[in-house]
Amino acid sequence: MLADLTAGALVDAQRRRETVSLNEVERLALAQIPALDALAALAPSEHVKIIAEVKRASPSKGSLASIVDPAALASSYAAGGASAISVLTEERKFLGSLDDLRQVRQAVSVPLLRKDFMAETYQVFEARAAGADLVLLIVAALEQAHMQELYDLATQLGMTVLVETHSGDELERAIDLGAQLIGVNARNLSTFELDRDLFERLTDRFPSGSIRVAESGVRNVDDIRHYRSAGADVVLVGEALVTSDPLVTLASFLEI
Ligand SMILES: O=C(O)c1ccccc1NCC(=O)[C@H](O)[C@H](O)COP(=O)(O)O
Repeated sequence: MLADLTAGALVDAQRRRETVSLNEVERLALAQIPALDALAALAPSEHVKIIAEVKRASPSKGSLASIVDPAALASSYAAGGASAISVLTEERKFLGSLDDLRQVRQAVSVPLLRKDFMAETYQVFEARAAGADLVLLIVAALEQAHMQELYDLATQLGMTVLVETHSGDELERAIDLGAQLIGVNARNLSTFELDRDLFERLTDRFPSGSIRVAESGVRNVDDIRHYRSAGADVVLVGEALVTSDPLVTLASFLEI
């Protein structure tokens, strides 16, 4: 499934490239105002920090929420205290788009993550051109040398990279990249199985000074408490926010 998602994202990027060339998207990326400092926004603090996700649908659950106005949802996330906002831009299974990211950029001034299946430099330039401050690199989807190339490009463009892992070996590969913001996704992206204890098993292996992000599977405040007590500095939440009143839900999460 992860290979299919990545292949689909690349086909869509190729389609966009026929309208906006690599040279042009690079020019647009370099013309942006500097990216926001996501490492500062997500730095460890006395309370857990939340990356709140704009998520309409997913391969594991199908449709989750209609989200006709992603900018309005993102504004309520920012007003509710989210430290960063994740926007799913994958079109086929998540029903997202780069246009969602652009709209959200106009509405909020917290750091924005382009959440997609990134495998090409073109997509990294696109992310910055659309106003992203962070991009996601999924270790399981990328060969190490290529992942390093994408990582280096993103950082040269002033962006922060959230490097996503799902095992101890993948965490080692994230560390080898020099990653400072490292996520453990509880969801196996091939089987969709959730393992909410995986973060806890890996937490001691994070390098000192890195920011620890627990991703996926949050149903309620007890799951936030569970990740926090296991050492998460940041928790990335999608479904639980888009299927509830986000302001009320965020307020309960941010008390932890
Ligand atoms: O959400 C999925 O079903 C999914 C399936 C395959 C690849 C990626 C997938 N989700 C992307 C994410 O990482 C999540 O949207 C994000 O971590 C939030 O998860 P949740 O809070 O469980 O909605």
